[in-house]
Amino acid sequence: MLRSKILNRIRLLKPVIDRRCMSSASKTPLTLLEVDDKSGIATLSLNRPPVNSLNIDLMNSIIESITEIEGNKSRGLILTSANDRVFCAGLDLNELHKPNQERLKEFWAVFQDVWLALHLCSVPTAAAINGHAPAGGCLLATACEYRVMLPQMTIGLNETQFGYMAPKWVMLSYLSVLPRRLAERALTQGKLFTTAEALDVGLVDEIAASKEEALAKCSTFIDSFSKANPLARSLTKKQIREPDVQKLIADRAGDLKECLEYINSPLLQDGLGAYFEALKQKSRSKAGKS
Ligand SMILES: CCCCCCCC/C=C\CC(=O)SCCNC(=O)CCNC(=O)[C@H](O)C(C)(C)COP(=O)(O)OP(=O)(O)OC[C@H]1O[C@@H](n2cnc3c(N)ncnc32)[C@H](O)[C@@H]1OP(=O)(O)O
Repeated sequence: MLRSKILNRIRLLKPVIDRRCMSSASKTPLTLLEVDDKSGIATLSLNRPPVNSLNIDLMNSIIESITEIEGNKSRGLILTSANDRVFCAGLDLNELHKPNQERLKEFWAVFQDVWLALHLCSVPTAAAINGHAPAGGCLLATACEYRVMLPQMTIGLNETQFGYMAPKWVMLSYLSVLPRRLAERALTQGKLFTTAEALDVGLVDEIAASKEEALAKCSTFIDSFSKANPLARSLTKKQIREPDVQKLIADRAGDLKECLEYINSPLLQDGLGAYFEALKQKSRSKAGKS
């Protein structure tokens, strides 16, 4: 107990670069966690090249970092990307296309967990969206309490574009920031909003010209709670988010079953295969041009 208190104190005093969850291919850390010694604000950077797509390891690393941030008494959490073009490309399509069934079950459970961990994080959370944030990337951002985005990026739950219906709890994240009518239209269209459109509809709270400015704006948001009692603040947040969270917690197994059936259906597998192939083709022709 005493040891962990001392360790936590040291973590607050010194910026911490955390290297616990490594990418197996490159042995680089999948998330970077840095705690500012002056402000006590933790910055969690997604670091899985090329596009921070969410596989099991990256999601576990995010969950571990959130647990650590809550344990070391950081004053707030800023979620951002180590990549200057992509915040997060959403779920790793390699995990969804022709999946191993046992791994798919684990993958989906960790996906539920990462949303719960971020959605219920006890400290103030903000996303500095310094790149594109489609699908699961948008979900991570909307689970935070505040969003600041760089210009000329895109964000949205675009699942219908590649043949998926977002699960209810994913839709709830959208409904927590967008008016119902707009959320319904955007979800059914699979719309990706530009930064300017996202600000216009309230999907993001501010635009920043650079990553530094986005981080500073997120810090200002976190500082806005300086007069609130941290425990009372955290309990209030949890109370307000409780109904959405309960919709998932009450039926995690049902959500898993539904998702497995859905993902394994030939129609979805075919659609996903074609979508993934088009992405790869785009990437190949980009590489050919450069
Ligand atoms: C009840 C059933 C429910 C079913 C599921 C619902 C779940 C709801 C929640 C979330 C779903 C998802 O998140 S699914 C993932 C959706 N993601 C996307 O549609 C994004 C796809 N990617 C892009 O649009 C672009 O890559 C980008 C805008 C993010 C970046 O563009 P950029 O030009 O910088 O990079 P490239 O396109 O050249 O890509 C580089 C490289 O990365 C590969 N890539 C991209 N996205 C993914 C991904 N999501 N998973 C795996 N791999 C991805 C891409 O193929 C390129 O690879 P190669 O160079 O090897 O070809």
